[in-house]
Amino acid sequence: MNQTFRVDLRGIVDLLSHHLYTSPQVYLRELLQNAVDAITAARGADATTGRIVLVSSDGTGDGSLTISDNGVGLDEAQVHELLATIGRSSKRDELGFARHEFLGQFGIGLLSCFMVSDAIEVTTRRAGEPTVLWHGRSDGSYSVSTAPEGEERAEPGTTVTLRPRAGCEHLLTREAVTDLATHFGAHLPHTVSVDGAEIGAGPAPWDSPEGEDRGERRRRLEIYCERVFGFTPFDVVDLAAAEAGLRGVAFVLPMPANPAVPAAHRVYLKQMLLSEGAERLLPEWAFFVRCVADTAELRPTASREALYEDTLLESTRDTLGDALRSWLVRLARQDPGRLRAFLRVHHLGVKALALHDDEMLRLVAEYWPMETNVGPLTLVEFRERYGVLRFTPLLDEFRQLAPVAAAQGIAVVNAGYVYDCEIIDRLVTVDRELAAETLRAADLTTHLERLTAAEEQAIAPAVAAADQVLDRLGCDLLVRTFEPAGLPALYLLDDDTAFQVDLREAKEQVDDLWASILGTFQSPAEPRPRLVLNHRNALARQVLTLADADLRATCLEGLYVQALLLGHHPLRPADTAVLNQSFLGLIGRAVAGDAR
Ligand SMILES: Nc1ncnc2c1ncn2[C@@H]1O[C@H](COP(=O)(O)OP(=O)(O)OP(=O)(O)O)[C@@H](O)[C@H]1O
Repeated sequence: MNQTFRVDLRGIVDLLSHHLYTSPQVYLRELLQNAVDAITAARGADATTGRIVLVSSDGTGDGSLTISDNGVGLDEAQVHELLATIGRSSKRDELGFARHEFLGQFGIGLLSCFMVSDAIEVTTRRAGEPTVLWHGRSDGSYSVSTAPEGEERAEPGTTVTLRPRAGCEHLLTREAVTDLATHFGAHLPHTVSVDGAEIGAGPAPWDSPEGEDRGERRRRLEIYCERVFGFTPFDVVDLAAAEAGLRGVAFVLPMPANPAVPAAHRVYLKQMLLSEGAERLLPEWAFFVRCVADTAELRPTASREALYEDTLLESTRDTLGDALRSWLVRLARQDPGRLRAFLRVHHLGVKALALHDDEMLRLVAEYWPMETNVGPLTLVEFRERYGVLRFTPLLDEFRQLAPVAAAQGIAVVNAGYVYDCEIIDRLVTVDRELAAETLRAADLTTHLERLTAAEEQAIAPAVAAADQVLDRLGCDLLVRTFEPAGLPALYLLDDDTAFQVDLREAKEQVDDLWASILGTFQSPAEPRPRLVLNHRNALARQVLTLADADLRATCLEGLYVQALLLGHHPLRPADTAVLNQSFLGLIGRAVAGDAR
């Protein structure tokens, strides 16, 4: 035996209010939307002769709210089919697809009124038909009748009346209805009024009213951005995507944005507010803008609070991304100073983009000043001056090597910040003539001058003794001659050595099982960090040849810790102990010397 599904309306309303819509306030959006669609059905999508008249509970005086439109209206058969059938919509084509001229499509919007009211009354008239009254209740029952004489509508259209359920009265007052109607419908092309007062917020941001010059438009948009997004934009970029019937404006943030937080945009659907937090309208890398846009073709989700992810949204995202990219390129050409100012704030976004986009790569190379040991230089400037792009991939390494390399006339770029290494790598792939090389701590030792054989022989015993002191600290000793002469010692630790040192320390602290697992990573040669004493530095030479072995050890330890600190290396507990010991030891010696 065939049966039909039965629907528990209360259950459905509960589902909508708790799981689909974010707040009961959306009831007004759904009513406005139905009125707009009814006007479109009657007068065409470009009509501006629509009238939507809202009378709040303050206006009716009996606690109810009414919303009337001069749209298409319904006849009795349609009332049964459309108003009283959940999921049935007149806004789909024969195949069931949403017809793009309408806002609604799912056939559930009217139910949102049950979030604020126990009953919905509709008085509707289609041209040439009698006025029909429909009374729907939240228990799932409804009644339909023909309007008695004297209660017919004068013109085609529809009036919906809601009486608030207990606790929802505040949502139907003049203040609330004016706020909500302005929020959702301020940019509709129809006349919308609440209790006789027309709402409207001036021209929509994406419009350019006749007679408004560029300066005026810019000022208007800045004020809009301040009011709606809360910041004065660094710049304003017009957006358009014909395939999505989209027009909009992107506002460039004057302050850095967190790339991890998706940018929320304000999206209108056929000039009615869809969402203030639409996230996927622009590409992820465009986290430096907030935008407002109106679209005729993109589809909303059923909650009508976000955009539906489909191929149209994807291609729209690409088109809008192109518009932002062109703006950047234009800025570089027309106003490089401003582009630099922009990059100072948003370099992370642009660098992320440069990893996939040649034009952005060129822009970063040309305009973004990188930190180098010879002052800030763009990669293009660096290449012009030094030929090879020599860089350190780690920030700590740069700090450590920069002064020494500079003193030896070796220019090096700090590529230790996010994306810098990848950008240099990509530059090399894109431009085959460009040479780039990494400067490593180990490379620098080969640039440090060796002593003459006679000098080496003369200090050999002293070096052997000093070696023992440093061995206790897990460090090797080298004596070399290098600039700057003022620097007594240099602590060199390359990537691999740092890893091995960490491993060795971890092994010492864990149990046998872990120690043997960690041991498999340890390289047999056990590379160790190196302290390079500068033979050109008088103090370093004196320390090395001190006759007093205790004083020599204390001084060497002092030089070791100073080199660690200069290179911004973290101090292990053993290093802190050495710091205390050598510092206090030297003060003790100095005080004792003075007392004598
Ligand atoms: N003011 C109105 N004038 C004429 N017809 C209306 C009006 N309001 C609702 N209707 C009819 O009732 C149907 C159901 O409306 P409802 O708001 O539930 O869904 P919808 O607008 O079709 O889709 P959605 O759930 O996406 O909003 C509509 O498709 C429309 O045919």
